[in-house]
Formats: sequence, structure tokens, C-alpha cells
Amino acid sequence: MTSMDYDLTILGGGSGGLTAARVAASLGARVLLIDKERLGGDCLYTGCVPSKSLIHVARQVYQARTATRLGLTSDNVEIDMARVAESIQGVIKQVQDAEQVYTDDVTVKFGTVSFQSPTALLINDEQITSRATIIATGSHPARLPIEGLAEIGYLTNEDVFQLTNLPASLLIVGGGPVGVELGQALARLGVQITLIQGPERILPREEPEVSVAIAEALQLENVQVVTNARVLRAERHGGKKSVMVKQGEQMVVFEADEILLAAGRQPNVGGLNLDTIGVTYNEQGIKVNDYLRTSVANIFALGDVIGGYLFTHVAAYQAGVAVRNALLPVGKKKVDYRVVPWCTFTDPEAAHIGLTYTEARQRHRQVRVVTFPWADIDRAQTEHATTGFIKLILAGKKEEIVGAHMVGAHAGELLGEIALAMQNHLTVSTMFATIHPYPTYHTGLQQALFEAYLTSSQLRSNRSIVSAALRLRK
Ligand SMILES: Cc1cc2nc3c(=O)[nH]c(=O)nc-3n(C[C@H](O)[C@H](O)[C@H](O)COP(=O)(O)OP(=O)(O)OC[C@H]3O[C@@H](n4cnc5c(N)ncnc54)[C@H](O)[C@@H]3O)c2cc1C
Ligand SMILES: NC(=O)c1ccc[n+]([C@@H]2O[C@H](COP(=O)([O-])OP(=O)(O)OC[C@H]3O[C@@H](n4cnc5c(N)ncnc54)[C@H](O)[C@@H]3O)[C@@H](O)[C@H]2O)c1
Repeated sequence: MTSMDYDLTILGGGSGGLTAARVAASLGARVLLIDKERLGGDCLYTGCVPSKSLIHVARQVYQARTATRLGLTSDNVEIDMARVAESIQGVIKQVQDAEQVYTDDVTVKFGTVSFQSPTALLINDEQITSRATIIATGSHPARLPIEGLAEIGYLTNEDVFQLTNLPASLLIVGGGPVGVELGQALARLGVQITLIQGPERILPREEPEVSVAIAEALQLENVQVVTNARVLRAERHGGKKSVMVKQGEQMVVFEADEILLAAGRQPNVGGLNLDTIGVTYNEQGIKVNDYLRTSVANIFALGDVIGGYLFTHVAAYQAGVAVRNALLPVGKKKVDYRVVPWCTFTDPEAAHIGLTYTEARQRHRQVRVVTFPWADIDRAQTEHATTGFIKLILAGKKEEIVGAHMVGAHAGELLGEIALAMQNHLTVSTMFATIHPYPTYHTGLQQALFEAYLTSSQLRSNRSIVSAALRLRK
């Protein structure tokens, strides 16, 4: 084989691509990272970072407005959206500077890139060759076949964080994580929100009771949640925008000042010339096998562009797997999605890891569910944040956690502990016997685990050992 310019070329410098570049460079490979415009991706500029910053601002407003229940009197909170938008851009800049280190040992190029063959790429007018390539070009907001929508215009996650004036009312199309997180945050900032969701419940990937709890939390803050409702058409009437919605057999019209489209994602595959070189893809994304290999042997893909789990931490995990498989001749690694956590950052948060109850029943013979109310966590009481629950799904003779679903303040923070336990097959008794600091929300998890132990077969066998020992003493 003739010598190649690079060992590995990575297309897309977002969450997955940046991690892949860093891992590959740390292994001593000659790495080229190409992005069409800038490094950081959706997560940094238009996703996780600005959305969590906006959610933080909205929480401050909400807490100030509800502080009277704590005996505090706060003056009317005034919101200067131009300064809020500026502060969000400031956070992005801080995170961006911290990420710079990812590319210190990597060649970075910006521009238009396309495949000429599985080993040759054209970047602007320059041809480069690479032994292997990883495609990590991410996704964009799904463009739906909603008649009239493109003509009247709408917002997406790509522009909502830059608004310096908020609309008085907003129709959000889509009740997934983007719709519910932004719906609650913008409602707290004074926008009248109508959330329109196609399926029969919001957050349909969650357990049903999680969807119910989050819908109730939104409704308590005056978000109108409309489910089983598919948006078919959009129109403008003077200064207002309206959508025609099919709800059951009925057509219903909703009207507001603006529309936010939050109805899923589509993969960024355009312009790469994938058809010519034989990389297969469909509307969900580029097809990969368990090794993240595409239909072309030396081309891998990861992150949003392959669909499935659209999360920054999953893209980063896949980066480690794809780099290893692209660079190492032996010891190929399969992806393992047994322990995937995610959190929807509403207030209370909806935290999820592993299997749902239905999935657990399909995969395990012995399945047991233990629930624990968030209100029984002392820290939750001290912070007046008592809404929610912990639902643990246990399976197998040894009673390992195979799934956990939580609604509660800071619930997402508990996922790390459960992830580590699940990854290492720790049992419930090992987990609850570990000392947790009081009073943290983690003690709530420890209490839930203790509840699980109290109703376990292990307790029954421990009881018989103790009663035998006591009999012997008599
Ligand atoms: C509003 C919102 C909030 C979110 N919040 C969270 C959250 O809290 N937690 C979480 O885990 N996930 C969250 N996500 C999802 C997360 O942003 C994505 O899963 C993650 O960014 C995917 O990483 P990626 O590397 O696949 O793509 P990206 O990070 O988007 O990176 C893709 C990169 O490819 C580049 N690119 C695109 N096309 C080309 C091309 N043709 N040539 C070269 N480069 C190209 C882009 O410029 C970009 O830099 C959120 C998403 C949204 C929309
Ligand atoms: N906290 C987080 O980790 C976080 C936050 C935001 C986004 N994300 C990621 O971003 C991805 C995209 O999120 P999303 O909320 O845009 O997509 P989504 O696919 O999760 O939810 C969109 C919802 O819109 C509905 N929908 C589609 N067309 C519709 C129509 N015409 N009328 C009414 N409803 C319609 C869909 O049925 C779906 O339930 C998610 O998969 C998630 O992984 C993660």
C-alpha cells in the first residue's frame, strides 16, 4: 500500500469527533480533524450547553418568584433577554476554551469535504489520503412535512438561544427532551407555552409514570400540554402564527406569536458523496455494525449521524470504540449499550438508565420493582423539592439493577453511581452497605436500595441464619 497522509481522518469536530481526535492522537496516530465551520458541534453552540444555561437562568427566576413560601420577600424579577443571551454566549466561550486542549496534537482543517474514494478525500481544493475515516457529522433539526411551515418561518434549537426578545406566546411542536426542557424554561421566563406532541404522552422513551410526572410539573407552571396531536399545517394570520392539529378524529387550531420546532433530528450526510463510495444510510442515519463500521471497511461512523442514542456522552463513548477499531489490527471492540444513562433537565429532572420495566420483562425471568418516594429524602424536604420517585428494576437471582427511573430534583446526579454499579454488576446489598454522606440526595438512593433489600430473598436467608444463631445461644 502506498503511504497515506494520515492514519485517521475525522469528519466533524463536535462531541464525538473531538473525543475521537483526542483518543487517536493519544495513541500516537497521525490525525486530521475536519469540520465544515468550527469546533464544538451542536452540544456546545446549540444544544446541551446553551440549553442548560437557559434552564439555569429560568430556575433562578422561578426560585425568586416562589421564595415567599420560604419567608422571603423578593422584588419583582425583571428579565433582560439581551443580557441573558449574552451570558449564555459567555458560557459557550468558556466551555469552548476548555475544549481547545482536545486538538493540540491534531491537524485541524475547516471547509467543505467529500469522499473521492474510501481512502481519498477532497477538502476544499486539497486532496488528502487517509487509512481510515470516522464520520461524526452530527444531525440537524428534522424538517417535517408540515404544510406552510417553511413559508411562515419558525424557530429551532439553532436560533432560540440567541433571542434577545422572547415572544409572548409559543407553540412548541414536539414533546421530546428538547420540547419539554425548553417549554418549561421559556414558561418560567414568561412565555405562554403550548406543547404539541404527536404520541399519546410526552417523553415516550421514559416509563409511563415519568411522562405523567413531568407533564404534571409542566402543567403546574401553566404549560398547556396537548398529546395525541399531530401538527399537519401552519399558517400566518396578521401578527400570529397558527397550526392545524389532528387530535384523534378532530382538527384543532392553536395560535401563538411564534413556533418552535422540536420534533426530532435528521443525520448530516449531505455533500459527503457517500453514495458514490458505497456507504449506506437512510433517514435515521448511517448504517453501522456493532463495531461502528459502515458498509465500507475502513470507514466508521458515530454520534448523532448514526441515530439511536442522540447524546453527547454516547457519542464520546462511541469515539473510544471507533478509534480502537479503526486503528488496531486486532482486539476489535463491540459497542455495549447495556448501561446508557440519560437525563432530561426539567425541574424535577427525569433520569433514566438501562431497561424499562417492559424491556426487563422481555429479557429476564425474575424481575422485581422497588419504588421510593422522593419526599422521603430528607434533603428534598430541606429544599422543598419533594416531587418525584425512584423506581429500581431488579433482575436475576443476585438482584442486580437492570434499570432505574427517577423523577426528582438533581435526579440526574444519581445516575453516575447507578451506572458504575450496573457496569460492575454490583448487587443491591453491596450498594446500600456503602456509606453515603447525609443529607445528600444520594442517601435517597441508598434508602431505596435498603427497601429493595428488605423485600429480597437475601434478607430471608439472612434471617434464617440469624434465627439459627440465636437458637444456638439459648
Ligand atoms: C437543544 C438540545 C439540547 C441537548 N441537550 C443534551 C444534553 O443535555 N445532554 C446530552 O447528552 N445531549 C444533549 N443533546 C444532544 C447532543 O447535542 C448531541 O447528541 C451531540 O452533540 C452529538 O454529537 P456529535 O459529535 O454526533 O455531533 P455534533 O456535536 O453536532 O458535531 C457534529 C460536527 O460535524 C460538523 N459537520 C456537519 N456536517 C459536516 C460536513 N459535511 N463536513 C464536516 N463537518 C461537518 C458540524 O459543524 C459539527 O461541528 C442536545 C441536543 C439539542 C438539540
Ligand atoms: N437532556 C438531554 O440529554 C437532551 C436534551 C435535548 C435533546 N436531547 C437529544 O436530542 C434528540 C432530539 O430531541 P427532540 O426532542 O427534538 O426529538 P425526539 O425525537 O426525542 O422528540 C420529538 C417528538 O416530536 C414528536 N413529533 C414529530 N412530529 C410531530 C408533529 N408533526 N406533530 C407533533 N409531534 C410531532 C415525535 O413523535 C417525538 O415524540 C433526542 O433524541 C435526545 O437524545 C437530549
